[in-house]
Amino acid sequence: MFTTVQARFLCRKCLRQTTGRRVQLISTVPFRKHLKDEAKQRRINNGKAKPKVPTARGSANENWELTVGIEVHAQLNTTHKLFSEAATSFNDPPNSHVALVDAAFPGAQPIFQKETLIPALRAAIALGCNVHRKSEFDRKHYFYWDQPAGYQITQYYHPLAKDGFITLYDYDGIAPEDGKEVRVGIKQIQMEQDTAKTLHQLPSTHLLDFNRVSHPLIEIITLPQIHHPATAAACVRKIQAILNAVDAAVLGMELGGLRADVNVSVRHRNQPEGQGVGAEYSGVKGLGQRTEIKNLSSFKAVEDAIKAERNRQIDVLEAGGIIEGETRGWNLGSTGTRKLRGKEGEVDYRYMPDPDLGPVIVGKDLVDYIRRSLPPLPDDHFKVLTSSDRHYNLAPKDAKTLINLDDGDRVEYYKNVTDEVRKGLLNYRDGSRSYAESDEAVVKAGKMTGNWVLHELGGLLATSGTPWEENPVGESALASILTFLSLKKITGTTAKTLLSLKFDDPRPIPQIIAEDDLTLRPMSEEELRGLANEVMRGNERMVKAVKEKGEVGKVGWFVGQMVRRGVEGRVEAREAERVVREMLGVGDVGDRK
Ligand SMILES: Nc1ncnc2c1ncn2[C@@H]1O[C@H](COP(=O)(O)OP(=O)(O)OP(=O)(O)O)[C@@H](O)[C@H]1O
Ligand SMILES: [Mg+2]
Ligand SMILES: [Mg+2]
Repeated sequence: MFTTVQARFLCRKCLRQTTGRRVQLISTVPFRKHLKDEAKQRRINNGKAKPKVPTARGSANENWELTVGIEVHAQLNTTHKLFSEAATSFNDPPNSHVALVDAAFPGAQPIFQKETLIPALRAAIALGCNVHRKSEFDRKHYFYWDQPAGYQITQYYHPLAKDGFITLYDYDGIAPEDGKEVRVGIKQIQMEQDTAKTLHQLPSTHLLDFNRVSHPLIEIITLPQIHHPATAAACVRKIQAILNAVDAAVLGMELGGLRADVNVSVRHRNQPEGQGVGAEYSGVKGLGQRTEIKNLSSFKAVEDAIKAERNRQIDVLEAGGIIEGETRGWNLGSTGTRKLRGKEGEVDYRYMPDPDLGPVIVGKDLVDYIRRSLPPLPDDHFKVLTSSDRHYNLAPKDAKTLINLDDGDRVEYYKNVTDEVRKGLLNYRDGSRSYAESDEAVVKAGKMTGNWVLHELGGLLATSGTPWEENPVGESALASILTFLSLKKITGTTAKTLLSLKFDDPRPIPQIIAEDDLTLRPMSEEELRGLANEVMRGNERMVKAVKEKGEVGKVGWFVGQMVRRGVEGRVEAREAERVVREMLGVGDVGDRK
């Protein structure tokens, strides 16, 4: 059984995967740490000026072109580790899932777990890569306490997949300078093992959790084709969304399931293409010397670290210095990157093919099957939600928000509710009254539902502290409320009341409406005018403001008063507005902007 707090931090897919095993959020969860760090930083900043990451400094930055290439490490959504049958885990008690080979016991042999290939292939195909028929594992040697074998098994000489791309659109949050879209090449995707998790116990103790050792990862390496910090953050965000959509990696950055290294260089714009000091990278020429900032664990950290490093490099170059190829670090809330190790400290990884592991051979039929069965990607969702052909007609901003919420569950809920409302309207018959596709209520069903799912329901969930997983308003309950509203059988106020009632009233919506007598009995013209008159009489100054000064915006205030004073469920806002406008001589409801 999960507690509310636990459930809130676990996506549904992940819950599914860990069913039957106890999942516990202990104090070492990266997300918690992240929140604690942020809170600490806020306390430090309290009263003091916020340490700001220096932003572009006008003309100085305009002379320099920034270039960024990103390495994303994503934990694959598998039940077993890469080379052992030990279970992958998310916050199980430390060191409870460790096979001998994971702990590098002498003589223990790695056995490639074939199932781990499937999510890796899904990711590679979703990112437009060519999957190699044959790939191989190599040893990358370095010594660090989180790496028990003294080397990491990765794919260096023959990676799983190559030559993909990701397209980032303006709605993904790229920098305005990038226009409507940018395409970023993906050099390669390789499979590799994760390291142990270090749990710091200050001042001097490091505890190691080997549960993470050999959790299957993919490393996604982009080409150096990103030129703005916001676009880099958008790129990582979109990679996360794509991996999530195809179930390849379901734990996002906030849960430590995705980490990014960013490589940053700058080049003076006067310097001719092809004459950069940094080595050419995979056919991209004219680059400045790069530095690498390792292990970033939030989108904001990606953006801020790049800005800070860009500014540092420009300062060094403008002061006549040179940029050293080095590895740097970034702490949450800091203002600058810090050097971790320079060129002289760079490790010679002594890559060599792993003699214990055979090649991975992937058949074309498997690739074709995965390609055919891939679920829709975030861009497909976006197109469907914003187009009028599929009836949803959502504004790009609302579509994006729905897609990004609750691990994709909110957008599914939204679509099902909209489909049901539309069906309810199109099947409705009452004497001669029926609805066609072109009727206003049907056309607006998608937008209206979007508004209710995001704002009305979203607002109630937020104020009551209810996580999405415990949303008490089922799809058909909301669809029923919105169908009654569209049919004008209840008012907007009644619809809101019904929605909040559903938080603890098990009765079906039609039953609540019938038993609580909530059906709209529209007021007659005479009753409406009488009510409007009553409101106007006590508020001469407001009447003057509209009539004489033309402050049409105040019409809404009159409508609000009428709804409040009228018998609950009897005043239709739209009708009330029509009457107020007529009486005050300020045009039709249709004139509203
Ligand atoms: N001059 C440059 N400016 C900005 N980015 C660069 C530049 N040169 C290379 N890059 C980026 O650096 C990254 C290099 O990643 P890659 O995994 O190939 O090597 P690495 O960083 O040397 O190895 P490791 O995996 O051990 O960190 C790529 O994302 C690439 O686009
Ligand atoms: Mg790399
Ligand atoms: Mg790197």
